[in-house]
Amino acid sequence: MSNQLMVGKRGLIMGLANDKSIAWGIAKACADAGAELAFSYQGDALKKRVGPLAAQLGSDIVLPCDVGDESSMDELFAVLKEKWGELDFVVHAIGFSDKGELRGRYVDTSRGNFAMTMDISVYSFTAIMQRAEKMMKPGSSALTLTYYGAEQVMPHYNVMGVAKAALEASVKYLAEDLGKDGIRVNAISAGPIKTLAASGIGDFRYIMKWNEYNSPLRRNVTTDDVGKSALYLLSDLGSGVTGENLHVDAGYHVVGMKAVDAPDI
Ligand SMILES: NC(=O)c1ccc[n+]([C@@H]2O[C@H](COP(=O)([O-])OP(=O)(O)OC[C@H]3O[C@@H](n4cnc5c(N)ncnc54)[C@H](O)[C@@H]3O)[C@@H](O)[C@H]2O)c1
Ligand SMILES: Cc1c(CN(C)C(=O)CCc2cnc3c(c2)CCC(=O)N3)oc2ccccc12
Repeated sequence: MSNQLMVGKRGLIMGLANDKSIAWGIAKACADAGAELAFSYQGDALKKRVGPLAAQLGSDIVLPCDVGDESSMDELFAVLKEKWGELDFVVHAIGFSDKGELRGRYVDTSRGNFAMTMDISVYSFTAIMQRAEKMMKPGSSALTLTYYGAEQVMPHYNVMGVAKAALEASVKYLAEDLGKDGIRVNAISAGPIKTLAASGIGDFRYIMKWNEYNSPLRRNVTTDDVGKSALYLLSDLGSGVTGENLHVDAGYHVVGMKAVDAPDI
């Protein structure tokens, strides 16, 4: 379903790993709406996957970036500055923690993993915006991805929940700082999706099943569901929206307690 919402707009997609990534759903939606895209990836291992995906969407700007490395981010934006000059939107679809601490108890979180998780999953969005704002004009926008585990305890999400809570707060402060220059900053809180970042998580299948059973739409969301909502927030359709956290979770977050579907009498 093509549209013209992003014609003439250039955007950077950060966090594409493969065609299951949330970043892929967002990239497809933006390309389908006419956007010109650049991609960043982490580590050589991903380059051979990300390159062909980018080419599928007509992009040949595929650049390395480790958001834990300041010079890596400087280099990424220097290349984009030289190639494009200006940037209309940026998508930050990056989060990471030691998976050994995404099981068991939050109270057992190590200082080292806490710091690393906050650096990669939270501070990196602020660091990216420091560089992106220099290339952005009024009407530009930024989007990051969060999860309901920031708001309510979700078993074993642990330090990632604390990180996402910080990320959601940072979206509001970034929105205030950058709103003066007409730059909007928002988050999408996506329901659980089977991506690389979800693999290796114990009982993820159970989490997906639970969400399917307990969400108002009685289904899990897809990267395409997230892509369509991202297109709204990144395009002029979202011109009056900033500092927002849009739940794309089949409505799961609104349910406190559900009636047990009454058996047929
Ligand atoms: N999958 C879900 O259930 C779900 C739900 C809500 C929110 N999210 C969030 O969505 C975002 C995208 O995750 P995904 O589920 O698409 O998984 P994914 O594994 O496809 O994407 C995560 C990306 O983060 C990148 N990354 C990790 N450390 C990095 C670093 N130091 N520098 C640069 N990139 C780095 C990885 O390379 C990968 O491309 C994450 O922020 C995640 O927390 C995921
Ligand atoms: C949902 C859900 C997710 C998906 N999600 C919302 C996420 O934000 C992914 C978080 C994540 C961050 N770092 C890593 C991993 C996942 C696994 C692989 C790895 O090495 N590190 O992760 C969970 C972990 C525990 C419980 C639920 C979930």
